Amino acid sequence: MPQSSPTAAEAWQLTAERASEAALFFDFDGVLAPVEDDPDAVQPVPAVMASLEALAGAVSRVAIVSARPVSFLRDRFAALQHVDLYGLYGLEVLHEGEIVTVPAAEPWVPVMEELAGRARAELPAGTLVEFKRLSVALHYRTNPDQGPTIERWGREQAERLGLKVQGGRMVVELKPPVDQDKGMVIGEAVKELGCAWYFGDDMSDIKAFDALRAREAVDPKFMGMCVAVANPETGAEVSNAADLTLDSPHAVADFLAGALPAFAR
Ligand SMILES: O=P(O)(O)OC[C@H]1O[C@H](O[C@H]2O[C@H](CO)[C@@H](O)[C@H](O)[C@H]2O)[C@H](O)[C@@H](O)[C@@H]1O
Repeated sequence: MPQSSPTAAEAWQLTAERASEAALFFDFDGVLAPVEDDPDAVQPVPAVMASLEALAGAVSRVAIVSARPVSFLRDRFAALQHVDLYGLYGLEVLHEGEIVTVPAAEPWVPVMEELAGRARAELPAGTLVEFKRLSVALHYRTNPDQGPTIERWGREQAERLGLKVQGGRMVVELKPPVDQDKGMVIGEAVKELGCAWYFGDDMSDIKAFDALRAREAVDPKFMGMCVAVANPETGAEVSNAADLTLDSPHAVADFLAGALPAFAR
């Protein structure tokens, strides 16, 4: 944790004072939703919904920045009118009700289809192959012993097809070789802001933390708050990069509800 980090209460107060130039960004899995064996079964913590919508009305912007497709996020957050959605590490964004894809990624859809089929045929039984149109995630949460085999297979395929590899919690994901990640999404989004928070739990979220640090470095008046959500899989790496750590998605819900009074006028 950086020496000069404000306390959470101080940071919320400052965010409320600068509400018109403040934004809050959230990862999805492990942050707004508890981790489960079946990725399709995951739902956000119910208590988080009202806080997200209330905060979206209080600050300049609230957005979810996830590795999930936007269509998945839109289903889960249909009740929220004012929360922006970035999917597939920013390869997709929901813009005026339409899912917009980074054009350079589109030609990779057939490659990903072929890869998902090959993964289902070649990987050990019990491997969960999640086809996300523009990426393929190979999950080994329910058969961790096969993790090294699945990781190795994924890296070989990435080399064969010229894809990027993204590690995660009991998963290896293959993505198109397109320059886009959570750090780039956040770096772009905070250019004109006075303060921003990012809540993350996984390796890909560290790039988003770095983007807030980079913004602080060029503008010392900018306040970036990096919040880690603890988990046994990424261990200390994410927490060490954060200003503060919360215990679970349920703790995130409590933390956000506790912040709302700072925005009451
Ligand atoms: O960027 P995120 O929203 O955090 O997405 C990261 C990955 O989340 C999902 O996988 C993780 O959560 C699953 C459901 O709880 C869990 O079973 C799995 O072990 C985790 O890695 C999602 O399925 C992946 O596609 C995302 O890349």
